[in-house]
Amino acid sequence: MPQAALSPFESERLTLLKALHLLDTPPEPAFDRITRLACQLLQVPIALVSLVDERRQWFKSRVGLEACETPREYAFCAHAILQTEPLVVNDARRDPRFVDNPLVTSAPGIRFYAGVQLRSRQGYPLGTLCIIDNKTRELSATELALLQDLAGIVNEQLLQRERSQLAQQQISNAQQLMQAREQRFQLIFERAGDGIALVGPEGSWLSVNDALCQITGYPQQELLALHFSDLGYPGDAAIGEAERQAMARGELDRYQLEKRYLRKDGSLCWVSITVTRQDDGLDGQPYLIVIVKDIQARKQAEQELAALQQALEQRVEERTAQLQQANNQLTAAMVRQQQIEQQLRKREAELSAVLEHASDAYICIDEHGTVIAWNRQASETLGWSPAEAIGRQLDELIIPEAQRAAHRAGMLRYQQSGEAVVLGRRLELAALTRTGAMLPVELSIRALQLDDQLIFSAFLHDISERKQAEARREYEARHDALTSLPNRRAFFEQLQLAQQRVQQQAQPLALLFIDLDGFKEVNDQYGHDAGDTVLRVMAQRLRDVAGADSLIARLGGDEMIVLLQRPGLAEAEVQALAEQVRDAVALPVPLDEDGKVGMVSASIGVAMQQPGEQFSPDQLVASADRAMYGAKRSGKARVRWS
Ligand SMILES: Nc1nc2c(ncn2[C@@H]2O[C@H](COP(=O)(O)OP(=O)(O)OP(=O)(O)O)[C@@H](O)[C@H]2O)c(=O)[nH]1
Repeated sequence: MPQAALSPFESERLTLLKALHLLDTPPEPAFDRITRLACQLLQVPIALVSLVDERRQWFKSRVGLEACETPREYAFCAHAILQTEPLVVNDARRDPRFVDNPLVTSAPGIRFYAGVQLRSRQGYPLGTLCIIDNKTRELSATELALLQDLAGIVNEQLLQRERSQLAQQQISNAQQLMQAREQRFQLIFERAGDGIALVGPEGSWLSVNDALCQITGYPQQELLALHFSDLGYPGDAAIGEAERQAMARGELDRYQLEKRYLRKDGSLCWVSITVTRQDDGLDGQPYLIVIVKDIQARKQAEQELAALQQALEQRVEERTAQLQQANNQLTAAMVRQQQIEQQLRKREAELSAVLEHASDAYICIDEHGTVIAWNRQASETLGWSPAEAIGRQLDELIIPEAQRAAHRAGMLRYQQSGEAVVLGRRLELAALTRTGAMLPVELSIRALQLDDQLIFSAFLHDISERKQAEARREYEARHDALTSLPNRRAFFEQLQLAQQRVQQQAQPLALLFIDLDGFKEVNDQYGHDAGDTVLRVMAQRLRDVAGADSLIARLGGDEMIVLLQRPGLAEAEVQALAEQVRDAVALPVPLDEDGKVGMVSASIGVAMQQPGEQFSPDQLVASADRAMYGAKRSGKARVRWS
């Protein structure tokens, strides 16, 4: 016996069938009327409203059949629900699907079957309205249409059940949804981090959550016993009053404000309160949803921030004042700086003018020895114009060849060690002029470190005249003005040196101490000028006789002395010279154009110092002097040895 296939919507079909709550329910007149009508109108002994579940067909209504259900595998209806057109089996014994069906082969011995599908709103097959006969028969079109109409009535019943079931399901779903929402709301209400409360129109708390209890510090029951306004800090009573009244008049349905709550322990807590008016209360009364957010930390942070900002502003103010002061000082300093710069420029101009017109030559060189300043007097003294001198090496211009190496070494030493022997002192040096002449100059050099540049400045002036005057004074200090012979002072200086040579170079020396005889008489007879003439003539005669290698000096009055020194000087040689001197002195001295002559002679004392003999200058001169007196005493005009 072939089994009927399962519907393509078997799962949905069975779900819906169970949801209708028809299976295994008592008979109902609405269905039974139809099965009775079917039997009567179509002349069949059996009519059924059959519902096919997963294992059986169960009869919601049955006429002519004792069994209330049969297994699904025997069910004709299991085949009928698979097609939308009615299933009509005229003779089951001739239909291969049912020929061996126990319901055919034994009781109730089905021969004829006609079943019309019963469908849900969505078209899922649920069962059939079927008629059965134990005789074969054929169903006319009218009869089939009648069966379909009756099936339509049954189907309408099923659809009503389905709609009712669907409505109940929707209500149930809605209730579940409501419950879920209520639970969700309750959960949110309870677990919310912010305080939430429902407040009645008169200001009584209807419901409060844990967060609000924590914010206010009141247990829930105590809080519920308070009034909405009881929590407000009296000092903030005016805050939100206008909004509250506007909401009471219905002009405002939501407002938000920040104020302080007085907590149960007396402390204050800043809160943000959002009040929303709801007009759809369960009892038709309006109520308020109040969200309370603890903003104490934020307020504290704001206060700290404000304090910080105030402190910062104060700092900025102070700093601005300081900056202003600094700026004023800077401005004053800049004005002062400008004044100083102006003064400096003026001073610089003055200095330049002074330098330019200084009586001293002003020369400036850089650390490489290159001339960078050269004034007018430098040009006049040294011959080079500023244009010629500036940019050239100083040593090439004015330093004599012999001193150039020392000059360069001195500059280098100063740059390396800061040591200088010439700086800050007055130096007398020879400078080279443009013509190549040597010029004695007095020089004063200073080193200056200007920023990162080292310069040397020098003032220099020509000291030729001074040098000449000095030389003249020097000469005059050591020479007799009348005869131009070295004087006593010069003689003793030279004698000292000569005595050293006696010992060091083994050069004997001899002194001829000469005193004129009869000189006073010349003075007395011809006058002092004549005496002067005699003295000058005598000096020249001594020069002529004694020669250039002898020193001839006038000791004073009519006393003169000859110092003779040479290696191997012999007494005879000295004696001969003394006699030559004596003779030269004795020659007449012409005094005028008229033939007037002066006559003098010389008394000469001789002293010698041989190597190894030690005499002081005075001793030696005194020795010669004594010898000279000896000559005088012996009659004058003669030579005597000491
Ligand atoms: N014209 C002149 N007379 C001078 C100068 N210095 C000294 N007398 C004089 O020289 C004389 C030197 O005197 P004395 O040496 O006694 O003269 P004297 O005639 O040579 O005598 P004796 O030496 O004893 O031979 C003095 O009359 C001085 O006044 C001088 O520079 N010019």
